[in-house]
Parts: sequence; C-alpha cells; structure tokens
Amino acid sequence: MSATDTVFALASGAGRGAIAVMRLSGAETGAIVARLAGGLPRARHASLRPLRDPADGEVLDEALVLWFPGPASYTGEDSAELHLHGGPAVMTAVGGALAALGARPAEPGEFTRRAFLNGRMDLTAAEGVADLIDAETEAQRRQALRQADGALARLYGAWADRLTRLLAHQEAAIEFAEDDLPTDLGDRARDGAAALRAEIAAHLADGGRGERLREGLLVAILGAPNAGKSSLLNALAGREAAIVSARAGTTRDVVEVRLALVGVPVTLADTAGLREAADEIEQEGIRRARRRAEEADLVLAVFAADVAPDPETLAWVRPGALVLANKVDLAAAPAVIGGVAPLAISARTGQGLDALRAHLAAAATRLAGAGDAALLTRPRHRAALTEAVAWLAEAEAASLPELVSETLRAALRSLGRLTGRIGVEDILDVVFRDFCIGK
Ligand SMILES: Nc1nc2c(ncn2[C@@H]2O[C@H](COP(=O)(O)OP(=O)(O)OP(=O)(O)O)[C@@H](O)[C@H]2O)c(=O)[nH]1
Ligand SMILES: [K+]
Ligand SMILES: [Mg+2]
Repeated sequence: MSATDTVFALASGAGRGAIAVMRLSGAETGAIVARLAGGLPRARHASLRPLRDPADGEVLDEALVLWFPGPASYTGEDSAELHLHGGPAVMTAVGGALAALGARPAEPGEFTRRAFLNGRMDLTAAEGVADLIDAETEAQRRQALRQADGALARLYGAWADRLTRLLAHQEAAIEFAEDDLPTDLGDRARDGAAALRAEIAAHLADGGRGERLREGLLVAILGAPNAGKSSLLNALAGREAAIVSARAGTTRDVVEVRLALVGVPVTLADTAGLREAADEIEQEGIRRARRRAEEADLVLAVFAADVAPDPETLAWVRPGALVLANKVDLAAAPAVIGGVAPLAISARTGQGLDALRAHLAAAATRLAGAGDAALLTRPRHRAALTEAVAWLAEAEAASLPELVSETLRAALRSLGRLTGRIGVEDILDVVFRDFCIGK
C-alpha cells in the first residue's frame, strides 16, 4: 500500500440516498475517470455522463463528473468526484469498476493525510477538518471551521518563523564571534526568546476553553436520595430520561443526557443518591456517582428544601459547585446551605429553572466559550507548546552561545511537531537568505 496509489472512497454517508459522492485522488485519476466516463470533463465544471463498465461497456449509472487537476485540489493531487445515484448496488458496481481500473479503496482520513503531505494544510488544520465533521453544536462548528481554515496554523507558523529568525541571529552571533567582530545578535536572540515565551504562555493560559469546547462539558448532579436529581435531569432534558419515584435509592447507575447550552455541548449526568448504603449494587452506584462528580467540570449539589442538608452532599459544596434547593413548592429554601446562598428551584413546578439554565449557560461560556479567539483544542497542542515554553526559558538562561542555539532549535522542533511543518532546511534557508555572512 503506497501513498502514491490512486484511491477512491465514498465521501457521503453509506446507505441509500438521493445522491452519493465517490471521490478519487492520485496520479491515475484522470486516466481512470476518462475510461469510466468516456473522457474528462472541463476542469471544475460539472458534466453529466454515463459511467460504463470497462469490461463490457455496460452503463453502470448516469453521474455528474467533476475533475479537479492538481495541485489546486483538496489533496493537491489530481482528483475527481462522481455524483452517483445513492444506492448500494450502484456503489458496489462503480467501486468494482474503479478497482478494476487500478484504484484502491482509501484508508480512513487518507484524503486529508494526502492534503497534509502535499502541503495543502498543516496538522492543526487537518485536525480542524476532523473536528468539523464531528461538530455537534454551533460553537464547536465555529471553532473547528476556524481551525480547519488555518487559524492555529497561522498563529503557530508565525511563531515558528520568529523562532527560526532568532535561531539564525544566534548562529550568526556565533560566526561573528569566531571572527572577533562585536555584535549584539546574541542578546537580540535572547530578548526575542523571552518575548516569544511570554506570548506562548499567554496562549496556554486559556483555562482549557478550546479543549473543553471540543470535548464538551460534563455537569454532574449530586445529592441525597430523593433530593429530586432525576426529576431535575428530566426537567432540563425535556423528556423522561431517568426513572423518578418516591422510593429512596431509585437511581443506581449514571444516567446521561446530551444538551447544547449556548452552543457548547454538555453531558448532564444524573447519579445515585449519596448515603451509607447497605445494598451492594447501590454502593457501586454511589461509587460511580462520586467518580463522575470528580471528573465533572461543574457539580450541581441538590438539596431538598423540606429536609435538613445531608453531610454527604454538603461535602461537595466547594468552589465550582452550584448549590440548589429543590422542592421549594413544599418548603421555603434555606437562606444558606454550607455557607452558600442556594438557587431555589422546583423540578416539579418548574420554578427557578430558567434562572438555573441562565447559570448553566454562564458557566458554559466561562468554561468553554471560545468567542473569536483561536484557542488550542487538543492535549497534543498543549503538550507541544508547554515544551516549547520550557526550551525558550532554557535559552534565556543559557550562558554558552552554543547552548542558546541548541535550546532554540529544540523549541523550534516542538513547534514543528505541532504543525508538522518545520525541518532543518527552513533554518538554513533563513540563515542564507537573511544574512550575508561573507565567508
Ligand atoms: N413536591 C416536589 N416533589 C419533587 C420535586 N422534585 C422531585 N420530587 C419528588 O421527589 C421524589 C424523588 O424524586 P427523584 O427525582 O426520584 O429523586 P432522586 O434524587 O433522583 O432520588 P434517587 O434516585 O433515589 O437518589 C419523587 O416522588 C419526585 O416526584 C419537587 O420539586 N417538588
Ligand atoms: K427516588
Ligand atoms: Mg434518581
């Protein structure tokens, strides 16, 4: 299997549909499409053609054929699209004909991988394409589109360019020192490293919003048995997702629903009521409740207004938790619970739920709101940038010029891994373009 094979894949979803899009990419695309469609249409113009079986000339389908010669195509290679009638038999027949003509089925992500290998996009943009396909909500879609469009690629590429220039200055400083010429190039490299480090550090200090938006927020509902947790989940979800009953210990497992709040995907988790349970299954449910709450971005600590607050749930009244007094249709909400003024709600009558939704929306914006900023979205980005910051700090502190060079080079490698772009040649290019060293 080679990256230079001509590949094909169904670009639209599998199954029946009005139209299915079969996509091809690779050097043989033009020849294969010409054989199948009796000639190549004009580049980037849709043309209706019969597709014929190369073996016996039988018409397989009438298709819209689009021809995208490289390098101005998605993959950078010669590519084509066949818009077929969307039935399984059509797909099988056309797929068989393409294979008979020498193309092979593409691996998952292979079109985008080729686009990356051909320099059509960097790694972060390729990740953005994947995220765009997976996006469930508006805010996710905007963030993914921005990234696919190269927002992170431009930011990280500009940092890599600056770093390359600093490294070139530093190398030149070493050269000039050998010639006993006075120079402040070394200081300039060090100052530049400090400035760059501050910028990257500021980008890292985003509170994890981009990553949270990509992953979605986890909100866990905790409380004593019968506090009304499942009732609250159902009220917020707008459907009977969890069983509600007057019997304490109804919920045994974690019940989750997906919601979108201000465009942020949220998993709302209802859990087993916290108490000293004798029952083995209930104990396991409570263990799961606690584990989910530990993982949660936000805990809703639910108390019933008509009973005294239980110590198990009080232990979860900590910064980052939202304290709720439920059943305020039965009794007035206490002024404070665990030192915090609770939000008064009734899962039964709906009282206070709009205020709760507003609180949740504000939390979603605070924790995962991207606004217009290009935020990092993956642990991979965070790890590479954290590494670059550490190398830059070493460069600033290094006393030997060679060590400054070494550490700047390491920082550049970290950025290079992030974008998949930087090789040593880039540094050499700048050294020889920006400097006339004269020896
Ligand atoms: N009056 C009143 N009753 C409520 C309210 N919320 C829940 N209930 C009732 O309280 C009882 C327990 O509700 P659930 O939602 O099952 O409580 P839970 O916290 O999920 O209980 P477990 O799953 O056993 O931990 C049910 O009879 C609900 O109808 C409320 O706001 N007002
Ligand atoms: K219950
Ligand atoms: Mg329940």
